[in-house]
Amino acid sequence: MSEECQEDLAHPILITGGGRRLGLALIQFFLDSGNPVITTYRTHTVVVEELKAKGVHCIRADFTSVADVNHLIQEVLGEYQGLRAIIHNASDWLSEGGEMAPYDLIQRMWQVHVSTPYQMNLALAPLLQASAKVLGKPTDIVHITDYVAEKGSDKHIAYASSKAGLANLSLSFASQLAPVVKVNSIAPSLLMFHQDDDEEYRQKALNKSILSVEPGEQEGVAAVQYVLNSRYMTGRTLALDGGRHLARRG
Ligand SMILES: NC(=O)C1=CN([C@@H]2O[C@H](COP(=O)(O)OP(=O)(O)OC[C@H]3O[C@@H](n4cnc5c(N)ncnc54)[C@H](OP(=O)(O)O)[C@@H]3O)[C@@H](O)[C@H]2O)C=CC1
Ligand SMILES: Nc1nc2c(c(=O)[nH]1)N=C([C@H](O)[C@@H](O)CO)CN2
Repeated sequence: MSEECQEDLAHPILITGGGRRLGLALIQFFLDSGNPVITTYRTHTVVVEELKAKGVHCIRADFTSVADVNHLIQEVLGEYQGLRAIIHNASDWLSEGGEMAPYDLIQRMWQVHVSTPYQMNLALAPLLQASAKVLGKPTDIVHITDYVAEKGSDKHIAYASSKAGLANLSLSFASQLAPVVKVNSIAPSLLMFHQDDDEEYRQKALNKSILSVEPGEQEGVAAVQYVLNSRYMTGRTLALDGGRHLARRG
């Protein structure tokens, strides 16, 4: 095992929402890199059992539950002395127009995308600071936001507002934790479709950017890798949007 890898052995990477898609791809990348991984899941699936079998510390937590979030934080504080990084990936992509009342929808969006990352950052910052001291380099907080944090959304208004709140956390925590901990956002526009997305929806989404491709979850993995390897980026957003900001509205 390389010296770098041995250094990271006592410094796990905490990824929220690791049960599928980007979160799961991030876990696999860090496991392949020799990093110990902690993850959270809301839904118990066979994937969670497979992750446990690979040695991933899987903690069940629904971020709409105060008790679950408190338990998550206490379990990490109780079992670890350091953290190499926290990657806030967990997200609930809910739109207006469903059965949920507006008050409940905006509460839920802010609980999942802002309140939980905020509480976790405050409580777990000492572990990130401890690992930075041992490793002799900054540790990281990464907030996975969304292109719509800057632009708003027609059908996901509450979701977009909460992702803007999440992006703002990067500014405050970057300032507060520098130079020992870097804090950045990664803002995808489109990473991957859902299996049930029909052709019309897919084409409409692809046409929103000028590169017009579905990059896949590895685009997100590569972005996280860049941010963690950077020695000179904090309080910033890495946009993964295919040039959507340059698209001409038809
Ligand atoms: N996919 C894309 O094209 C884009 C993605 N993004 C962002 O990238 C990130 C990853 O996207 P993607 O992989 O598609 O995300 P998914 O929606 O597929 O998965 C998100 C994860 O968050 C977890 N989660 C959802 N609600 C809660 C909750 N209440 N409490 C705890 N965990 C919860 C889910 O847990 P479980 O499965 O256990 O229920 C799931 O594993 C997200 O932050 C997303 O907003 C931004 C723009 C585009
Ligand atoms: N938590 C999630 N957030 C988002 C998702 C998703 O699947 N889960 N998907 C998108 C889409 O890519 C959208 O941007 C275009 O289809 C946005 N956020």
